[in-house]
Amino acid sequence: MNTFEYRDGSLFAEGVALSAVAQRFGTPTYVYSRAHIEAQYRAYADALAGTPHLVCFAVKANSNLGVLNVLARLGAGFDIVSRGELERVLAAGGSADKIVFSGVGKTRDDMRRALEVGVHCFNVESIDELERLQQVAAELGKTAAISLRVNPDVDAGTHPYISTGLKENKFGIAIADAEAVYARAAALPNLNVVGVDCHIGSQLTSLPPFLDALDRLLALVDRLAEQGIRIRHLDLGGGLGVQYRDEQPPLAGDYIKAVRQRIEGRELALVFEPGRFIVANGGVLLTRVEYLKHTEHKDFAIVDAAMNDLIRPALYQAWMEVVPVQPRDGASRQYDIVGPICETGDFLAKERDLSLAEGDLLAVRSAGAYGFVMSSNYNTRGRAAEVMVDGDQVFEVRRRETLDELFAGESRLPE
Ligand SMILES: Cc1ncc(COP(=O)(O)O)c(C=O)c1O
Ligand SMILES: N[C@@H](CCCC[NH3+])C(=O)O
Repeated sequence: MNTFEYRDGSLFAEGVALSAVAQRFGTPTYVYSRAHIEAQYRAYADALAGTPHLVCFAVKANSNLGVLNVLARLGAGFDIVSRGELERVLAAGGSADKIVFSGVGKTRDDMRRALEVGVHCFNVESIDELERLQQVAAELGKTAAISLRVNPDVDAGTHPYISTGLKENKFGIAIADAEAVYARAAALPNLNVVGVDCHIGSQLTSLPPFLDALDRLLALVDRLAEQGIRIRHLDLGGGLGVQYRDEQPPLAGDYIKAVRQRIEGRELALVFEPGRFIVANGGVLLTRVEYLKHTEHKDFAIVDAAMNDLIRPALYQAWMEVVPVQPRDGASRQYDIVGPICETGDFLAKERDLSLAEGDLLAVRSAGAYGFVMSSNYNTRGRAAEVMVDGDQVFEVRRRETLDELFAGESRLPE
């Protein structure tokens, strides 16, 4: 679905002109569409109707309280990787008992808090983490529900930085070792084995790697059953890709249908952890052209957003579509869209044909996932504002960071 569309020569988010958003909130500003986020969540949840399931939004993709709140109201679960994300989910109205806790580096403090609030499941990534969780749970007199995150050694065919299911990656427990670790888990008194988990990477654009991983997980479930260890849920992680340019990722419905066919006849609940799929195309980054700079070799549009606001192009050479909010007639030129930061890596897009003038507004599309959450204060730049459009209304869900906030907590040395 597309909730960002041109109407009367101007780009809209649902019922709101982005030019009006820029006027009211300034730039750079992230703009999210509630309708898009809801529709994407429902694409998963509806396809799972009839099978016990949890759709746990991967909070790392977009942790804004407004976004989390929209999903919490739909009954979503959440996939978290830190105590900070846990507190965000609770503050946004999410239910602790629908949280799955992922991540290779859970601290004792993370574990204590998660046990206190009663998360649905810990996705445990190593034998040492298992022993630590047993200890912390015993200290609190609690039982921790666990899955082991297994590493199925499947090539997700995605960017190497975001591919996680190969044996050389730091994630999970090698599938060959999983039975032994499950046996250990089953023997620990404060742990309750409930599931098997995997996540093989992000921005996957074809089904076979997912289904390959699933087949390996199901074979493991069978081997565990022979050992008397009964698995109640399969957590297949996130990773379903979206269209940034011309990718044609599978439809969520087709993916889930294929999964359901494979688990038919088994008493297994399904957990998914989609992040990008739910929010990426539900957000744009609005930015304004500060200068046009024409050199002998290149034409640059210097905008007021930079790699500190949106690092995906610099970090992964990610291609993000950049469009004018109010397209103008006239000859176009090939621009590199760059920010004000003192690095050549500070670009949002390269070699785009656009007709531009100083002061024009641009929208970087597909910026709802891994956008604001990966932003920083590099070059002492305040973080952008975030707003949520809902029909013809706009809500500021995070105000722009002020200069005072940028210094807060820092101090000079004593005289
Ligand atoms: C454990 C885990 N679950 C879920 C996700 C969400 O992935 P995506 O945004 O690709 O759906 C990630 C990130 O790739 C992850 O590491
Ligand atoms: N940050 C990455 C995705 C990371 C996935 C995290 N498990 C991106 O922008 O594509």
